[in-house]
Amino acid sequence: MSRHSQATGFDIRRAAAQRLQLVLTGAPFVPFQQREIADSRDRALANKLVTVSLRRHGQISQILGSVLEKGMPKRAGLFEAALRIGVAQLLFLPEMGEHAAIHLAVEVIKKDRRAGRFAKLANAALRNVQRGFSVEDLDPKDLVPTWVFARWERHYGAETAVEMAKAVLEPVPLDLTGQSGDEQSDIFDEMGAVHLIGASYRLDDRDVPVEELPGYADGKWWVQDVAATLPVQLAAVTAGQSVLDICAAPGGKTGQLAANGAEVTAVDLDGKRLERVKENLERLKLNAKLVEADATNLSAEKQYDVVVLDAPCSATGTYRRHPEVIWHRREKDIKQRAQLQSEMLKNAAHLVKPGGTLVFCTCSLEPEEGEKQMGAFLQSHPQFEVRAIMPEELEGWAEPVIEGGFLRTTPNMSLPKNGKGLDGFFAARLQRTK
Ligand SMILES: C[S@@+](CC[C@H](N)C(=O)[O-])C[C@H]1O[C@@H](n2cnc3c(N)ncnc32)[C@H](O)[C@@H]1O
Repeated sequence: MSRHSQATGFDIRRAAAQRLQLVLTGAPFVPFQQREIADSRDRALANKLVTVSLRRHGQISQILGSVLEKGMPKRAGLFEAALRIGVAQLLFLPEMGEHAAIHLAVEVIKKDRRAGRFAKLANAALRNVQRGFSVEDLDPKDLVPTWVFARWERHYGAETAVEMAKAVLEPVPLDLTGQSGDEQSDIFDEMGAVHLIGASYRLDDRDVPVEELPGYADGKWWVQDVAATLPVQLAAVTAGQSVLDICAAPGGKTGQLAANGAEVTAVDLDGKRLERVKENLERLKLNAKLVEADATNLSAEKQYDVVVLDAPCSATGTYRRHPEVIWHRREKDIKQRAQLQSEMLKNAAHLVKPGGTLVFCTCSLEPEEGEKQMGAFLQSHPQFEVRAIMPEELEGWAEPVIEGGFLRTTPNMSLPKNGKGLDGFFAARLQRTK
């Protein structure tokens, strides 16, 4: 696409289909940047077409399953992605014009070397969608994979599972964590962000890139979903305490810990991701010792007052921000990641001083990576006990405090004061008694 002139409707659909195709083959969705589509309105439109296609992925799959009698043609280039973009526009972005939705999707398919021979099929399928489907008839359960919905239904109940699935359709705001200080709230007021809880603020709308918001260059805040701030808030670290932050990159929790004045050692397996932690800390003018190491095999030479383990997980709690994540997962991933977390926990346990605190958290909605994981850990580690989380520590917010004294946020929750929606997170706070 031209980098300077305004793009045509065709260019935008083709770029959107190409980007969606990458995601369909397993890549994460990376929104278009200014260097790729220069005009901000064109760029916003292309990003919207892809994100709506991804948020409605399961519903669009159901629809295509019923209009393509012989199934999705194989080795058909951009066919599937362009068709999905067409359905997304037709049903979910009707203000952009139904005729254009069909015409442009068919044009993209016609001009694609491999997809071209299926242009008539695409035209017929889209006309059937136009005639036969309306948004109200679609099943919210289809917003997430069937196996995911079945698990949520079992664990959270049918009504909550539907609300959780529907959270994927909510707009995703920008959450910012501020460093302490009075002048902070002035900065957030200036950009129109509201206070959520602790040091977390929310900006619902913005028309400039993150880097151009007030206070970014001075390192006054960083981007972090409000749910991700809660585990460290609950660790209540004080100045001078020694803290080991395991699985630290890109460093949201490292920033919180260092901003509290703790002596932080941040560990991650991925050197490139640790580079990001370094850059973030430099901008924030905060310090931490960075260590590239495997959390299943950490040396226990030293013990810490507080150990935070934000373990790799299925990340099903982040599907509002990254709707493709949940479609890229397989049910067996949950067992595998739970196994890895259990090894990391075993290793982390040795690194907590007697009397010290261990915080374990994941951005997963699956009990194996939360409640069940903790149940098994406590059974095999009698030297640890739960230090129950209290609503008072969350400004009176009782909803995420669950049986066992753990924290569980789900994406459909509303925050106590301002703001609806947050990532799904699990956190447990344990104390080493001996
Ligand atoms: C959920 S992210 C951590 C987010 C981070 N704590 C934050 O607040 O910004 C999980 C991290 O675990 C790291 N990781 C995965 N396997 C690991 C291992 N075996 N040892 C150490 N780190 C690992 C990944 O590189 C990734 O950065």
